[in-house]
Amino acid sequence: MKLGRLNHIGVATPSIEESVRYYRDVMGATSFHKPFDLEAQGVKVCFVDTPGLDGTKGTQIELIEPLGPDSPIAKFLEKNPAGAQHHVCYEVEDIEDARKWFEELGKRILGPTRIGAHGTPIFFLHPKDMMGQLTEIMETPKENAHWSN
Ligand SMILES: CC[C@@H](C(=O)O)C(=O)SCCNC(=O)CCNC(=O)[C@H](O)C(C)(C)COP(=O)(O)OP(=O)(O)OC[C@H]1O[C@@H](n2cnc3c(N)ncnc32)[C@H](O)[C@@H]1OP(=O)(O)O
Ligand SMILES: [Co+2]
Repeated sequence: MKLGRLNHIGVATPSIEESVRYYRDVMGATSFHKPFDLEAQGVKVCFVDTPGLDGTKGTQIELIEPLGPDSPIAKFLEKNPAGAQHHVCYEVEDIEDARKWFEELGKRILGPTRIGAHGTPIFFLHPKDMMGQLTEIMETPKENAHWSN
């Protein structure tokens, strides 16, 4: 498997509205995507662009707020009530190859491969197997993606 671009850093927050104010007023961010609910993942999502200032493609902050008490980030926010960095997400060319790679390394994969917030397949790896970081692996968007939900 070949590691690709850092696609986003997931930041858990009790309030997307408050976090948007922080990224705008403190961090100087100027590009915010419209927040949306991703019921299947139990979170409300808002992307903040962190573009390359030399015109290159940058990465994103993915603000995630729990949709309810069963959200996968609810327990994390109980431990970090003000919010905190939650996961890192890297792109790969082929999600199935990547899944096999991590399985062969004996890493714990958290649940099935599913469709993430960018509309491409994703899966998660347990933070205890990944140097303390909850790691999301995401297939790079392709024009002729064969995957369907
Ligand atoms: C927006 C959609 C999508 C996208 O397209 O980008 C997303 O990003 S969705 C993001 C939310 N979804 C997920 O996180 C799914 C995967 N997560 C899980 O399966 C679980 O949350 C978990 C990682 C297995 C944690 O399980 P949980 O039961 O909630 O917590 P525990 O407290 O039992 O955790 C066990 C252990 O791991 C430590 N931990 C938990 N979360 C993290 C974290 N984010 N980063 C680092 N470490 C984490 C936790 O502290 C426990 O450690 P000990 O206390 O030492 O036992
Ligand atoms: Co994510």
